[in-house]
Amino acid sequence: MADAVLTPIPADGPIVEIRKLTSAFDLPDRRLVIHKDLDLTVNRGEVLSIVGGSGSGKTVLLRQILGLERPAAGEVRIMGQPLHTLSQRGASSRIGMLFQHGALFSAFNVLENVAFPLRELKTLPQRLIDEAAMVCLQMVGLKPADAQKMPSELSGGMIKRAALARALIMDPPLLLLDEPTAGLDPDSSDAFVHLLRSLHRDLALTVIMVTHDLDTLFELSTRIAVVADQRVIVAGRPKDVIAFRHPFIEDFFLGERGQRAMELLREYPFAI
Ligand SMILES: Nc1ncnc2c1ncn2[C@@H]1O[C@H](COP(=O)(O)OP(=O)(O)OP(=O)(O)O)[C@@H](O)[C@H]1O
Repeated sequence: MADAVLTPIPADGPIVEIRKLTSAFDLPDRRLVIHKDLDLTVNRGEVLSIVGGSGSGKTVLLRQILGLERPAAGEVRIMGQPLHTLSQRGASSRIGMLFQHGALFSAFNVLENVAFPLRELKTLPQRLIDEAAMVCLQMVGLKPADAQKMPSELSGGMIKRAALARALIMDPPLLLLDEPTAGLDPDSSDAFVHLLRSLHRDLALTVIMVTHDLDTLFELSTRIAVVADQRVIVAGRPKDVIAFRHPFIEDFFLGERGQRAMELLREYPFAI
């Protein structure tokens, strides 16, 4: 099987290309179709946010990009290569994922959690792996003393940071974030958004994020894709997406939350 360790990552071209994707689950009594003929292209350096109603298939879409779900039809290409031809090792060197609740291993301390993907490669000595994990911890704003803590001893913000360090340890060009600020208090949420913004810039990352939070959405996104009616109905700059007529968009951006959305549009000139 082709492997990104052996197959160089191309320097240009889209990071993700999804063509005519169908996602479906076979339930005991019926087939549940989540996406039908969904198309999406994500370009290098973007922060693309995916929004959509509850159950519209945003997380399933992230899981498709990560290779955790198999398309019923259609294709997902990551940096030019069909996802199904990438080995697990190839995929993990290209994509880092921050799961909604961090998904840290509760029996491992922070350092062991962060080091886990690198240790799984079984190619580097433990000393180098630990050093790389310490660098990642520092990059996400955790202290050396936090390395020995267990996940149960961490605050919500620290869990997200440790999980982010784990997502970054393989130095992937693409980072997926599922509700990165969910469950954080406003100060921790602001600090985490600030961290994500610096890492996006400093590491030249491409980011795909699912979020319901308007502040996170407007502070980070260069483009927004809306999932509704089993496909991406519009993808574009925030002001273009808000102008697109669809019941979900009217409800999400122009309902009670609309005033805040408009304030944020004014506050973040890149979005206009
Ligand atoms: N493994 C699975 N088996 C069966 N159905 C599933 C599976 N995973 C997801 N689904 C269904 O797919 C649909 C989309 O789920 P998904 O988690 O992607 O929604 P979402 O847009 O992320 O929603 P939310 O905003 O509420 O988190 C839901 O109806 C969910 O129940």
